[in-house]
Amino acid sequence: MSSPLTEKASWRALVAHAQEVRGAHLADLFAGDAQRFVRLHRAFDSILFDFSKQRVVEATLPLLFDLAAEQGLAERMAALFAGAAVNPSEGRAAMHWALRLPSERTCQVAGEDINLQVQAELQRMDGIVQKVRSGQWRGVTGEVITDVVNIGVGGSDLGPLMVTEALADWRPSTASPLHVHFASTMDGSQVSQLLGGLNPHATLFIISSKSFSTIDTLSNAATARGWLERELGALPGLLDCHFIGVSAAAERMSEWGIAPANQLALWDWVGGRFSLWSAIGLPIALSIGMPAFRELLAGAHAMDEHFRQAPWADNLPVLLGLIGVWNTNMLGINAHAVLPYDGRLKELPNYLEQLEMESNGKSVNLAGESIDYATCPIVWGTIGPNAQHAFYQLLHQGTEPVTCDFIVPARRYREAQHGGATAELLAQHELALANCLAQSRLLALGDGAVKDAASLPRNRRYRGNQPSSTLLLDELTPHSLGALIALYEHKVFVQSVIWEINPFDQWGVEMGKRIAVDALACLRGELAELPGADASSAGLLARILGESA
Ligand SMILES: O=P(O)(O)OC[C@H]1O[C@H](O)[C@H](O)[C@@H](O)[C@@H]1O
Repeated sequence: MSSPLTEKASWRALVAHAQEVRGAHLADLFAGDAQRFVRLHRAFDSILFDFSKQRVVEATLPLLFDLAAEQGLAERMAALFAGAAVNPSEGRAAMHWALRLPSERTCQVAGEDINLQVQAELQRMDGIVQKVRSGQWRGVTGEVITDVVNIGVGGSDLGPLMVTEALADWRPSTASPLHVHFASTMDGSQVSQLLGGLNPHATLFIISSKSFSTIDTLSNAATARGWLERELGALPGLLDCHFIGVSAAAERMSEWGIAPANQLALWDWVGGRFSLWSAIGLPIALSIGMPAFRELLAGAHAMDEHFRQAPWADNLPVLLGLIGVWNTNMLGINAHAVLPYDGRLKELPNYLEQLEMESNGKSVNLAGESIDYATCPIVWGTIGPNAQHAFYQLLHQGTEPVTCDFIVPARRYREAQHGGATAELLAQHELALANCLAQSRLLALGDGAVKDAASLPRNRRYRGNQPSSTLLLDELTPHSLGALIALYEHKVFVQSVIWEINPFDQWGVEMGKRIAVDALACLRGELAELPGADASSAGLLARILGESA
């Protein structure tokens, strides 16, 4: 049996190496090496990955590659792309990469060409998109659909929402634009607010749920259905005209009342947080059209191929993943901020929170043993320029070490996308770029390079040495966004291999759902007492029910 991770030779070599590097300041590393950026950045497709502001030196990467080799990264990648059951706790493959294969490719898994199924579903999706976008899809009273509401949560919400917002510039210009909305919250606040402003005759709902059993989604769907029935009457054909279902559970969709013609499928080998490339991406395709959706897939596929083929020293997902491991396990940094300097990527941090933390927020390894090393850091973020006015204080002067990913497109507001970029908007983009560069520089170097800073009182000084990466996109396009998302997906996989955990399950979200059933029964008077309740929960429940605690 192989030794535990922290006793492996490559791990111990990294620990020893980290002892040497810990004391080094990024300002000195830059001062001592004029070629640092040249050596420590890589580019693929339209993404430049600059990791020269990470606390790594020449010897760090080879040691990380040794660790990756000892952990069997090459073999695990081969298993992922062979459709093996890389999610053993659920006995499933994880083949999100197959969702973005070019149509002509075959993908044989267990004697079946998976890509035939994928392409057939994309065709069906295309048909629906054309029908809705062209105005042929009508509400039950004959009105053209003007609004689509995606009802879903987690992976059935965050990815589609993030991409739909990020690519809003790619909405084809039409006389009557289609408005795409999202409702996810269990408490009904989003759906109730939306319904108040929508025309029931012209609204189409997508019920998006891989399992079709998520209570949040089913309760929002029930609210939407009740609203339509009250507003339009229980007309025959109401459900057929106003509801589409996307799920891996066809039977449950049928039971709910969704006709087979309105059902789009995904498969159990697509994890929820990896599913935006499937029919779960329908709201994206409705918003930007199918050709742009296919460009998104093509960008992701390009990254898949890069991940499979590029040597590790040039491989963006491998580098991003291993540098994360370096920061977490060797430098002891357990917080990671995602900071897009582009308002269109506002939802990216939320999306990555699920992708990274639901995948790698684990403390039991694949062998079922508790582990004694850190795994996924706490990931959070928001639009960088706004965060400058909110939590950058902590990044610059707090007591916690934090790593950051700065994400920014080099070019924006080109004529084609905006019917005329104004000088003002171009200037605003320059402002965002300048701030992105300034912040990562100050975080890395501290105030040493700033004139007269040394004479400032201590509370106005910046110590620097906070590591960051910058992901510079040529432009934010469907293609580059697809590649960027796939880059993070594979980063998560690389890290899971090092940490010996299963990134494709999420057992930590199950028990809370289960015990909420009892609390609900108490609230509804169906259960007198919360089984095994602690004093806090019982007291809160009593207060809600108006009883004296
Ligand atoms: O798509 P669904 O089956 O409705 O699941 C929606 C979400 O809920 C679950 O609780 C999981 O934590 C997520 O991974 C999933 O994306």
